[in-house]
Amino acid sequence: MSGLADFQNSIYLQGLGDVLPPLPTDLTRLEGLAERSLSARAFGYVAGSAGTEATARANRAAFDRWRIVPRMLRDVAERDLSVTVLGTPMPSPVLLGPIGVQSIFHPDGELAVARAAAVEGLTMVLSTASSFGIEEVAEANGDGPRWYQLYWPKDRELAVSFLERAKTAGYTALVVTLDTFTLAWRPRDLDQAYLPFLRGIGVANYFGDPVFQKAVGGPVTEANRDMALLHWVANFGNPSLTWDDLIFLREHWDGPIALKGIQHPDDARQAVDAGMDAVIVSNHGGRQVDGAVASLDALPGVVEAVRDQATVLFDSGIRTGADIVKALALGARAVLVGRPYAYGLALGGQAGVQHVLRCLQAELELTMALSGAKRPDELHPEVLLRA
Ligand SMILES: Cc1cc2nc3c(=O)[nH]c(=O)nc-3n(C[C@H](O)[C@H](O)[C@H](O)COP(=O)(O)O)c2cc1C
Ligand SMILES: O=C(O)C(=O)c1ccccc1
Repeated sequence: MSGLADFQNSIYLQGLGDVLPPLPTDLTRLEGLAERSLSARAFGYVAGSAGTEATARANRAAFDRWRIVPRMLRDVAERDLSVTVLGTPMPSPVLLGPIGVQSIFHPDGELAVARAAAVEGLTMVLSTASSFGIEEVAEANGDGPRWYQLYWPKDRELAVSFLERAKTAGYTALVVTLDTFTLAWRPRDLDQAYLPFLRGIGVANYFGDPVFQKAVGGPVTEANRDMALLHWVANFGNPSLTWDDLIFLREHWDGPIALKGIQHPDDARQAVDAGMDAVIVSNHGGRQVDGAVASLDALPGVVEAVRDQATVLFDSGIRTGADIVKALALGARAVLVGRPYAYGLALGGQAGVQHVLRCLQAELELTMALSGAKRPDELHPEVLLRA
């Protein structure tokens, strides 16, 4: 037993004393609860996706088209969910994906998430657009494993500064998000004229950066704040980047690099050719291209293209342990959780995030065992059937 499923037993045992879990254990129920506790703007920001949200729905529908085929009598008494990804040992193949502006969900934002991740021993991927700074979050994360997600700004000197700060603060792998050099058409935010950054949320890493400050003529104060925000808007993303620019990243980051937002097999091959260590199959939770392919449907093609030349990770639509089993069976080495932990944060701060992480891992372990798998590497496409 790896002990992850013990979480289930502990909940049942609490029932002896009439104690109930703090939040629902079916994590798909958290969105509805978060809607009641968050402001309309914050809820629209996290729950919303691009356009008609067809891709967000497709992400979920794709999981439903695969079904697990349970196997019997395979001695699954000793289970071990641990994996090592890009040099980071993990108790289970679950990471906390990068989510920006977390203080709109809870005042402790990324600090609470960093503490929750550290307690669970799971890897946190910190967004460039975090509400707390790279260094502050690292401190809250302590000895916990952490990776840094880069939004690659136009100003190269600023990019280098981010990378150096992340390295110094103990982030061991770099995730470069390619699918969001500009925010997409997001009606929920547009209808509420809501962009957290323009309210000064999610810009901590920029405003606190010496290179950024130099560009806006000194530390950001009331006097130059609007100018600083406009500089942020102008610098956030760079639509003219090409595959050749990855050489620049290699020069300035000596650890492993994962490209996030890959959906096409040819892009995956180009990532391998560029010497990247990993690709993250993701469509940003349907938040970027409405009408885009479901991320799970893109996964097998990328796995086939990459073979064993790079690590393949997955996100977009993970809500349950069974979803994780499906993504692993289709070839992902590990998955990134997105909205579910943001809802946990909104509903219960650090404890809410821990609840989400424990539920996911416990359900993953139980589902694997009941399907005849002791370890993640025992999951293969043959575990699944098309519905
Ligand atoms: C509120 C919110 C903010 C996000 N911010 C970032 C970010 O700063 N950087 C990034 O690479 N991805 C960001 N993402 C995308 C997630 O990393 C992930 O790809 C996505 O949430 C997966 O979809 P799911 O939440 O539906 O599972 C964000 C997603 C949400 C919901
Ligand atoms: O909202 C997002 O999906 C996102 O990735 C983002 C982009 C810029 C700042 C914060 C979050």
